Amino acid sequence: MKQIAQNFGPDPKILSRFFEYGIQGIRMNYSPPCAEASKVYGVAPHSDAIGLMLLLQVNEVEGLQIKRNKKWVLVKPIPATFIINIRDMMEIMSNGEYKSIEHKAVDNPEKERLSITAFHNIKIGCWN
Ligand SMILES: O=C(O)CCC(=O)C(=O)O
Ligand SMILES: [Fe+2]
Repeated sequence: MKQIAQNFGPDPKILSRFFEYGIQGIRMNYSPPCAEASKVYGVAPHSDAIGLMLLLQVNEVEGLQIKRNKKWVLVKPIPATFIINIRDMMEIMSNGEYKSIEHKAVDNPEKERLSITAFHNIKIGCWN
């Protein structure tokens, strides 16, 4: 976060201050094999809200897609590799310099899929 803050402008402390002692969380997404995979979502299209998101496609089953130039593009899993996702608030705070990407996860007809996301938010009350 500090490295990103350095690209933000004259005072990187402004961004860092929001995230110091912020709330951290983890989400696990599990999709069993789904015969009707093309008709349902594993994770519906969305962008993530605040801060940064680290995403691990745990069992390396394809599913994550990002929207690029109005088309969905597959993000191939790379073993033991985190995807760093910029979230909406980072886009706003950087005046659009960093982009929050719309993404989704599709199910697989034959394999189960597991992803873990770790995110951190601003600290409660930092706007006071
Ligand atoms: O399962 C995935 O690859 C995406 C998960 C996701 O976007 C989320 O948890 O916010
Ligand atoms: Fe997400």
